[in-house]
Amino acid sequence: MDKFSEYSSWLAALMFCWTLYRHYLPSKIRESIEYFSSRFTHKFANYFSPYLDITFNEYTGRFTRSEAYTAIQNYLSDKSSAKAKSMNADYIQDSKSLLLKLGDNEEIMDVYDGIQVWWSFKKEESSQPSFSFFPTTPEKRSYTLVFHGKYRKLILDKYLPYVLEEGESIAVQKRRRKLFTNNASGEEGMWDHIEFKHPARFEMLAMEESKKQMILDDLQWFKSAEKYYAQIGKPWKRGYLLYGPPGTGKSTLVAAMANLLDYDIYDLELTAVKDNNQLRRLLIETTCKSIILIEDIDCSLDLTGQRNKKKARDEENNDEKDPLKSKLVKDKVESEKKGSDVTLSGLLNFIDGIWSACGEERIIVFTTNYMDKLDPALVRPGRMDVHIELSYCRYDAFKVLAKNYLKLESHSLFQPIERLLKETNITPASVAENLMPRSLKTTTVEACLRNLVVLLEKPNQENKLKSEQETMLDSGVKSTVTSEESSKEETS
Ligand SMILES: Nc1ncnc2c1ncn2[C@@H]1O[C@H](COP(=O)(O)OP(=O)(O)OP(=O)(O)O)[C@@H](O)[C@H]1O
Ligand SMILES: [Mg+2]
Repeated sequence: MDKFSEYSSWLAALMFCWTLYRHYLPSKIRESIEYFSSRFTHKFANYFSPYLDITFNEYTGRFTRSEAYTAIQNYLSDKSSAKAKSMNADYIQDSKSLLLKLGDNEEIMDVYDGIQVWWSFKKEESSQPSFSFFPTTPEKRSYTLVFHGKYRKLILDKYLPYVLEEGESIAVQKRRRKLFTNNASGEEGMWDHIEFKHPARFEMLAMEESKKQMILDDLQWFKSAEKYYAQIGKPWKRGYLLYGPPGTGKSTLVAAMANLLDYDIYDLELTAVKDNNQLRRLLIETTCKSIILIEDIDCSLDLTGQRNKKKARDEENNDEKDPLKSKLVKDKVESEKKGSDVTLSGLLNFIDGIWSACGEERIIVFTTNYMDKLDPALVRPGRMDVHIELSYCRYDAFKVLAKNYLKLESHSLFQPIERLLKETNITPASVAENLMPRSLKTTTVEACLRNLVVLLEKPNQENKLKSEQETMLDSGVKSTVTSEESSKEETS
């Protein structure tokens, strides 16, 4: 009984001290005591524990999200869906999929090479002040990996690289590619985007086989040429100039290139860019592994720059005597000014100036219908690495289209079509249009091909008719001339 009363008085004294500690000790001192005691107990426990842990924080700097954290998140997302009991789900707009994440303080076990490791997720309230000039993240998130110390080397050398690689490849599989365009306001968030879903593939492109193979080889070489570019001291980028009449497949080729390389496309509308400064900012905002496309470069801007402006000024001076003409020239210069102040030198800087090296693995593509309208500086050797002419549909290209559109490798009408395609300039777009069954009358393969033959014969017949008319006219003129001459002779 004595012992019991002794314990009770000790307990009462302890309770008294605890109440004093909780209620009367200043909170700052209390927090410090708790912090140091928890550190001590943690260290003490760690000293005897054979387990090690590694923590991966979401942010490595104020604004830089850790790539390792993202890769681990993707890796564990797959594992969590099978193993974890508590999960958080996020809807990912880009990939239109659910991202399952470990729940707060949830832990899952992973097995690698027969070894067990444990991953846990932790979320803490950020200690940063609520008011800040800089954007702050409200929570501090991290993943912690725990494993036995005797596997330290294996985990660091093999398991972690494996997790990061798996996580990255999951991200690539889930990634939806994007088609960006510069918004007209040109302000904050300079690029708008939608999902890029063009189905074009190289096999479907109607062009000479050798040319297609050359482009394929070039793109595949470029994708794997990181070291080569570093070795020769050039930024890892390549310029393509695609030229040819409308409807020959320039835009389709760009889509096929993006699909082949798995790149995003930045479709840059130059007329919506205010000036060279904005052009540079747009360039900085583009990501790696992308195609920057400027379509119809010949009509985008007055890219002969100062040269044309000087010409306009000269014209203006010459036409001062003619007020109407001088007003027209003035209006032209004014409207050009209003639209965009991007100059040729700004564009050349964009292609291969010092700023163009701010991203890696990028392809810049220009398309034009009129190669001869471009400024020589833009097409000089070395500026755009590859010049590709897309031209009218010949037999090689037709066979690709027939296979695509009609699932046809040979047909008795192929021979006349081959002969006609040698004589007629017709775009792949027109051929493709005629190979598509449009009505009940043209549902059969035969009908489609016959339609095409008629279309191809048309210009030939027209030409034949024209030349017949011309020869008739010629002979008519000649006969009148000879009759006039003979009548002259008669009168004389
Ligand atoms: N070489 C080609 N191979 C396969 N399809 C083609 C080819 N050329 C044109 N087409 C078909 O014609 C359509 C128009 O082609 P596309 O827009 O690529 O031509 P373009 O050269 O970019 O024309 P533009 O100069 O007017 O921009 C495409 O949707 C495609 O179906
Ligand atoms: Mg086009």
